[in-house]
Amino acid sequence: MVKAKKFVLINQFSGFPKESDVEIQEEELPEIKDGEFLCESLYISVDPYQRAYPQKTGDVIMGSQVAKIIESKNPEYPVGKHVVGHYGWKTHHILDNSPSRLGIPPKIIPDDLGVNLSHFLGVLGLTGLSAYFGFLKICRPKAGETVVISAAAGAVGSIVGQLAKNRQCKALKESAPEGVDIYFDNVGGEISAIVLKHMKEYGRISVCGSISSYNEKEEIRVPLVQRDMVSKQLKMEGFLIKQFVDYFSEGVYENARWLKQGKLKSKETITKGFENTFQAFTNMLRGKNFGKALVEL
Ligand SMILES: NC(=O)C1=CN([C@@H]2O[C@H](COP(=O)(O)OP(=O)(O)OC[C@H]3O[C@@H](n4cnc5c(N)ncnc54)[C@H](OP(=O)(O)O)[C@@H]3O)[C@@H](O)[C@H]2O)C=CC1
Ligand SMILES: CCCCCC(=O)/C=C/[C@@H]1[C@@H](C/C=C\CCCC(=O)O)[C@@H](O)C[C@H]1O
Repeated sequence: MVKAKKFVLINQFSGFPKESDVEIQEEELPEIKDGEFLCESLYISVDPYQRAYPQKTGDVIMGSQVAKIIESKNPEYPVGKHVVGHYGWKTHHILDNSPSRLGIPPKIIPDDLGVNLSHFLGVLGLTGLSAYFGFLKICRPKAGETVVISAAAGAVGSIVGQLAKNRQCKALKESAPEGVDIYFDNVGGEISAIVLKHMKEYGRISVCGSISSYNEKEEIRVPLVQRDMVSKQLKMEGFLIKQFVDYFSEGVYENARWLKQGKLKSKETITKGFENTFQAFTNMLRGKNFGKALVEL
């Protein structure tokens, strides 16, 4: 019998998340049935959406993990293989091949890729894929263009910056005097309104997130952006990474190829110990991470 530990939301977050909003609970897992497998989390992802997206009190905090299969009654998921899934902050999971909330079943990580397992929550996971699709497919960068990225040192932003340089773009963290062709927006609010003022005609804006608003209790008021949008004929497109789910393997393959060629570098801020997951989460919200914020169990 395995005892799983899990982080459960016991109070709705209000303002900056507090330790008293969550609780570590234990759950005795039943024996696995035919078609199921038991896996042990090795890495857990802490992400801004865990603050932004409404979650129900009593639920396990949502999130992705890389886990090792330790028992199996499903030949497609043999013992010893690793999977990446989206099943919440929990040390052990009993899973089968049903899809997670992202609409995909647990994905076996190939043994022969020669990259760290943790990368499947970062550069080869949802954040790296958000950079790949949100920048390359939405912004369609061309050599010589000026790119501005907000939250540029974070998980998504740090990959976008490297992809921009690989495309011979000029990647900047702040607004550029000569004007901006592409704005990759992770932050929203006032900073974004300022960047919009510096956009060139026909500029493109990929809206990935708006972290400046996630911990705010009051609705945020920002300057009018429509004048710039119209007068400079800008294109602004928001996305959720699940939109690209049918093309994930392309993004993983390309990011892995660039990683091996040294054209992409993966930065990770790793916190050790499941019990410290909430701390890792709030550290990330405070901007203490460089690259992807993760927990190693
Ligand atoms: N659309 C999608 O499918 C996805 C969207 N996202 C979004 O992408 C963005 C970046 O996520 P991710 O790369 O995982 O996270 P990061 O690794 O960038 O971590 C969050 C960073 O945001 C910055 N930050 C925190 N609070 C504020 C604030 N009030 N104002 C400005 N900056 C702040 C901090 O960096 P610092 O303060 O040091 O600049 C912090 O390090 C988020 O908005 C997230 O919601 C992420 C994944 C998928
Ligand atoms: C609701 C605020 C989302 C902010 C953008 C963001 O960080 C997205 C991250 C996605 C995350 C989205 C989670 C909930 C979205 C609601 C739609 C749904 O799926 O029911 C998840 O899709 C993986 C992250 O990359």
